[in-house]
Amino acid sequence: MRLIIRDNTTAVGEYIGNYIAKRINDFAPTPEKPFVLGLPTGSSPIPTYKHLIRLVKEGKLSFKNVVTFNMDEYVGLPDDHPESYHTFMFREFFSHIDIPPSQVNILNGNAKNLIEECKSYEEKIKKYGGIELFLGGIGEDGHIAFNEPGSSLASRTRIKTLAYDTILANARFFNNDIAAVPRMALTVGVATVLDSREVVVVVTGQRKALALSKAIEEGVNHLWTLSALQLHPWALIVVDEDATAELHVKTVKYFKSIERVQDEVEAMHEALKKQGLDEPVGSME
Ligand SMILES: O=P(O)(O)OC[C@H]1O[C@](O)(CO)[C@@H](O)[C@@H]1O
Repeated sequence: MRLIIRDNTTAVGEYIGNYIAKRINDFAPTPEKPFVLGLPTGSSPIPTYKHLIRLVKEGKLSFKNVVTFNMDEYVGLPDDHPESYHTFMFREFFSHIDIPPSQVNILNGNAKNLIEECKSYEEKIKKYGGIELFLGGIGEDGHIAFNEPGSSLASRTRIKTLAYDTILANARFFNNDIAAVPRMALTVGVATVLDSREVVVVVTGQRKALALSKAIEEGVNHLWTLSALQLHPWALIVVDEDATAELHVKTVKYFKSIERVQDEVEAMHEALKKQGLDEPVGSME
């Protein structure tokens, strides 16, 4: 696992935006072989979306051959509700880039048969050959997507009851009215995220600091589902300084010190790829 620390949320957004742009451009997606990208909602990815939009507007990136799968959606909130994740994604991202709407996939929290909806979402991901890069967000309780504490680390897309902590945290989007926050959501599972070839997670703000320390400084634990990333061979967490508040000084120093070395390893990997030898060299661990 790599941990990248930047000064503030803007710098985090720029880092992740450039990172995703490079992955998509290197992949050179086509209609027959699109780049499959997993995406989150929440306030944390907004700087990343802003940067990606800028790159598209500058002609440095295109989403024409990108297929997206969002992590989660509330159950029972109309699609056109201002706080539905459908509305969020088009407002903050999709309406500003060149992705054909038919290539956007978001779970339908109003489906008649929610179990079937989750099953077919998993099948659709499989049909595309899996997710190339899953960009994720976390909650204050360390949940990735809406995989609340106690979620199975082998879980797949399914219905989840939201933890009271999450309902409280999300009340800010519903005029601080706790009763207005949906109680349930559809979410990809921990195993769905782990199946992706690469996972990038954005963690910003001091309120996520405890979750970050639990997830990277302690063992794999279903109470902090982000910790499951420790099992992934190609995981990257990008954080701001505020989110490091609960980390040991030596942890921060360690990850800062290896960033330069890892960049060199990546450059070597790129060079080998260009020669047609794309066996992974080194690792993100
Ligand atoms: O970035 P914020 O505003 O803290 O929101 C994070 C939330 O969004 C999600 O990433 C949903 O896509 C959840 O994992 C989390 O609850």
